[in-house]
Amino acid sequence: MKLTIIGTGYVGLVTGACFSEMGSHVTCVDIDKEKIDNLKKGILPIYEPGLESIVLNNYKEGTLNFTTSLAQAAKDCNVFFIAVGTPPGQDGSADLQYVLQVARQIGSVIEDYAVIVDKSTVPVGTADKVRAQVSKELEARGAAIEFDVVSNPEFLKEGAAVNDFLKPDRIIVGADSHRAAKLMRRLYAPFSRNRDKMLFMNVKDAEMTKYAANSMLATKISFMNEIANLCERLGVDVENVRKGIGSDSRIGYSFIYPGCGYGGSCFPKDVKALVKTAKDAGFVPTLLDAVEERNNLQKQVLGNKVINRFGQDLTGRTFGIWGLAFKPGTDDMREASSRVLIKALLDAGARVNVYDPVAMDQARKEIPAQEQEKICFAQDQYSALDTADACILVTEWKAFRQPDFKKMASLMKERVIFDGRNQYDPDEIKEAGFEYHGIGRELG
Ligand SMILES: NC(=O)C1=CN([C@@H]2O[C@H](COP(=O)(O)OP(=O)(O)OC[C@H]3O[C@@H](n4cnc5c(N)ncnc54)[C@H](O)[C@@H]3O)[C@@H](O)[C@H]2O)C=CC1
Ligand SMILES: O=C(O)[C@H]1O[C@H](OP(=O)(O)OP(=O)(O)OC[C@H]2O[C@@H](n3ccc(=O)[nH]c3=O)[C@H](O)[C@@H]2O)[C@H](O)[C@@H](O)[C@@H]1O
Repeated sequence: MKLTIIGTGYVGLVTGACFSEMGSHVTCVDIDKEKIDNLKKGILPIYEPGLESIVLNNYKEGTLNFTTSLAQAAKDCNVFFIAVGTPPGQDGSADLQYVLQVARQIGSVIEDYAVIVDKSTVPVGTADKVRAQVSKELEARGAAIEFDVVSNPEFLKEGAAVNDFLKPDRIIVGADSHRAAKLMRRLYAPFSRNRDKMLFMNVKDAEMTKYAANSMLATKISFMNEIANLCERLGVDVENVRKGIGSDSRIGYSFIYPGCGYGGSCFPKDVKALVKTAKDAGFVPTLLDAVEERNNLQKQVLGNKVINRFGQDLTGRTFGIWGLAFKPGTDDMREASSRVLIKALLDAGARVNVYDPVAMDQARKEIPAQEQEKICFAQDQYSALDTADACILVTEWKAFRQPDFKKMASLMKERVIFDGRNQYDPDEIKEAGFEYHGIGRELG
């Protein structure tokens, strides 16, 4: 099948690459010329395990192409995926300007029946808005072309995007027409043996399913962070509590890891957008408001712990930060907890050394220049600890899991570890001669 994917970011590129890998002929479109030029040279805009080889092979085979011209991609194509960003607007709602702009562009180029697939995360009712924009363009052209708008939200996780896309738990398709549903069934057949992973529903149900899924996962995390903070005050180790509740199959182990808050481009923005949708509908989303508030507070926990330990004024102190990305396996720093921690430490007068296995370039682009003056971008994880008063683990990369404590001790001014992801065994850390501070486990 021939597909056009509009927006070549995390979702668009992974979607395009994986469909081409499964036998479709895909053209990825983006307005960012540099991104497209680089992709043609084999340079990928993101770090995502397994993606590079799929992109390079399929580009070489001619089954995956890149262009800035939607008109060129649209020739003989009748499936269009919209995979552009839906960032939070000032009031928290999803900003639909890019989605609706693409809808107009699609309306201006289609020549025959088309299925327009919303892959971007969009609020309930967006497909109707997309339909209206396409219709308006077609009317302006005087073209009587039939089309359907389908909702097909994406559930991939950064750092595991290719695997998630190739082996999805489920494929949600919201389609209000039989014709569009049939086409989507055919398109996804290679990803869903016996098609048992495909769930068909109406468009609005599918749009809501995406927000409900992300909000549920964010709720699990905020719930666990709340429990962790309480455990800390009661002299309880939250890690035992986590294992104790996770073993109940009704609860499960996933997404109940306490930490220094959830980040990334999606949970924060999608919870905000659902809150706004609820309020617009005259409904007070008590739980979702609390999920967001807990997360904002949780991002401050590490900074507060450092200040409790070293005092309000951190002038003359240096802290080594391990991990900048919002989670391991990605160089994405959007809404990362590291950003909140770095600012808090700098505001209190400290200097910080930072190290991340893959997000260093991204950090140089994203951290404001005035903050960078007081930041040392270290060559490796150990040089980040040179004369440091403490090591603060923010992102649980594998490389940080079993550090060389002797080497750390020889480099650091004080032997203190703040473990923002409860990666370490406190007893082992203490045996190595370090003071340990975790999340929800400040044991005596
Ligand atoms: N990043 C993730 O892990 C996931 C993201 N999503 C959702 O997917 C959507 C896209 O997210 P990302 O891929 O992370 O965004 P992104 O920011 O990485 O990529 C969006 C791309 O769209 C391009 N673009 C904007 N306007 C365009 C236009 N008129 N024509 C062509 N290209 C255009 C931009 O230049 C950019 O390259 C969002 O709604 C997001 O919530 C859903 C699941 C996972
Ligand atoms: O809509 C999206 O964009 C995506 O959002 C999340 O994926 P992602 O943001 O890539 O990463 P996650 O692995 O979900 O982690 C999000 C954040 O939660 C934190 N987290 C996760 C799990 C946990 O138990 N505790 C916890 O603090 C992570 O450290 C990270 O900061 C969802 O997991 C995907 O299914 C969804 O498609």
